[in-house]
Amino acid sequence: MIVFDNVTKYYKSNVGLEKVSVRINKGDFVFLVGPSGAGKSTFIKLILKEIDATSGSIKVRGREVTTMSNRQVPILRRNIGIVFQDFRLLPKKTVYENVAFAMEIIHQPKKLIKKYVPQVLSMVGIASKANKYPDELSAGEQQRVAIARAIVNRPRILIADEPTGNLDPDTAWEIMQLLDQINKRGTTILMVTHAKDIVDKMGKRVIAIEKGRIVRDEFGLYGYAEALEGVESTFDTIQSARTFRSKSRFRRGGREE
Ligand SMILES: Nc1ncnc2c1ncn2[C@@H]1O[C@H](COP(=O)(O)OP(=O)(O)OP(=O)(O)O)[C@@H](O)[C@H]1O
Repeated sequence: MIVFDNVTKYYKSNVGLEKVSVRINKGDFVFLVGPSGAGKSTFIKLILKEIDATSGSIKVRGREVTTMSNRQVPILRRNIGIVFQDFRLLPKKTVYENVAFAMEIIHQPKKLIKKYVPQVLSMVGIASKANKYPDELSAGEQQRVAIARAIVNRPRILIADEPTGNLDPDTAWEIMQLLDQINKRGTTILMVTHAKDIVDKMGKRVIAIEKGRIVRDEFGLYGYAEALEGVESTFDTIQSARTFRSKSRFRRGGREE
C-alpha cells in the first residue's frame, strides 16, 4: 500500500529522512513514533507529495509518487484521508456541512452526498449532532466529525497525525476504538503519536524513527517502550519502560480491564 525504498530527504543541510526502506501493507494499522524532529512529518509529507524526496522511490497503491506529475497529485490525495490533532473543522459550517463539503469539493453528486454523509455520521457516533456547529461540540465529538470528513470519500489510507493529542485519556481511547473499527473495515491506518499508553494498549505495529532513520519496526504490545530505550531521554529510564510494559501485560491479560 505504501512502500519506501531507500528514501532520503534533505532540507539543505538538515536531514529529514535518510535511507528509509519500509513497507506498509493493505489493512495494516501502524504507529509512527519518535522524538521531535525525528522525521515523522517528513514521512507523511512525502506520502502526500507535499514535498519531494531527494532520492529513493515511494510507491502509494502501486503508483510511483516521486515522479508523479502535479496533475496526478489530487488523485493520489483523494485516496488518503487525514485527521489532525487540532481537528481543523470549518467553524461556520455545521457538522453535516463539514462532512458534505469534503464530497462537494471533489464534485460528488448531491444524491450520493445525501446518502453517505448521514451514514458516516452515524458510523462515527455523531448523527444526533448533525446540525450543530463545531464550537457547540466537545473535543472528542469534534474529532469524530473530523474522522467522518476524512473517511466519507472512502479513502484506502487514513493518516492520523496525533489525533488524540487534544483529548483526555477516556475520550482518546474512544477515538482509538473508532480508528480500530475503521481499520477493521479495511482502511490502512498510519498514526503519528506520542501517546505511549495508547500505543502499548493497542498492540499494533510500531515504526520508530530517530534522526531520519528507522530505529525499530516491530509488531506488538511493547514496541513503543522498547523503541524508546536508549532513544528518548524524556521517557525516564529503561526501568520505567519495564514497569510500563509489565503493567500493560497485566492489562492485556484481561484481569484489569
Ligand atoms: N522545511 C524545512 N526546512 C529545513 N529543515 C526542515 C524542514 N522541515 C523539517 N526540517 C528538519 O527535518 C528534520 C525532521 O523534521 P520533521 O518535521 O519531519 O520531524 P517530526 O518528527 O515530525 O517532528 P515533530 O514531532 O516535532 O513534529 C528536523 O531536523 C527538522 O528540523
